[in-house]
Amino acid sequence: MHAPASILPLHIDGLSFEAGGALLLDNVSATLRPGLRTVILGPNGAGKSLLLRLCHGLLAPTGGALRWGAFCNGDEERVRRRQAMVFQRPVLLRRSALANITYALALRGVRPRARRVAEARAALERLGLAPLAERPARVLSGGEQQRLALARAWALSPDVLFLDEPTANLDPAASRAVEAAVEAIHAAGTKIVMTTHDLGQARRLADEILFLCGGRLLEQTPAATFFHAPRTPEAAAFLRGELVG
Ligand SMILES: Nc1ncnc2c1ncn2[C@@H]1O[C@H](COP(=O)(O)OP(=O)(O)OP(=O)(O)O)[C@@H](O)[C@H]1O
Repeated sequence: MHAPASILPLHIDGLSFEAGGALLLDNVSATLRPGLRTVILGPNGAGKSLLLRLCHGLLAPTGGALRWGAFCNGDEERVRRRQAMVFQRPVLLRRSALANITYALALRGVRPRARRVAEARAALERLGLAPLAERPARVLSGGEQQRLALARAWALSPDVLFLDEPTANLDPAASRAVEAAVEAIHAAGTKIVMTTHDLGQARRLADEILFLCGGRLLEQTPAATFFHAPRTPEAAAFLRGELVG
């Protein structure tokens, strides 16, 4: 059996978002291709989270459009089901770690229950969480909760995973565990699109950088080039720590 064709690439065509009379995202165009880890950088308030939320369909743009890959044929349900998002603060249900994943699999129509449990246990195992399977998700540490959110997203085998500052609240050890999980998810074939304020993390994880400033996309640049020789003065100032939101 062939794997279903990816919903990628995602073409972002002149995307804008206006609220309260302010243009918060201004005519952003980019193509997000499979395989590359895309890291979105920029100062506070640049519009990084907004761009992720628009791409994931949590917000509707006030201008422009998203076009998913050729095989989507306007199938919005398929586009929705083949992507996942992990937030700075993980959104977990008041259930066990295991049940958080089996519930997500049930919503995706995975049957029977025994298959959901087996897949959920495998997902926990991949992230080193198997011993915590029966523990209520909400009593897990912040780092464990974030890994659980990643395990749940990964269990759904998305074509693309959006991550909004996934290590913002974590200590260095927990951050490294999350980075290792992101690497493993990437290696398994899911496209990574993430925001971070941690430039070291961006250097470790990124294949390409989207640099946003004041709601405008100033660069879409291979990571090695961006950190070595950014094209715009704003990006150069940002890398020197001089450009703050
Ligand atoms: N749904 C919304 N309605 C109105 N304004 C919004 C909405 N979401 C975000 N904003 C505003 O848009 C601007 C960009 O916000 P966004 O969260 O995308 O920035 P960011 O680049 O992720 O910043 P940070 O690095 O501080 O998280 C901010 O001024 C924010 O207050």
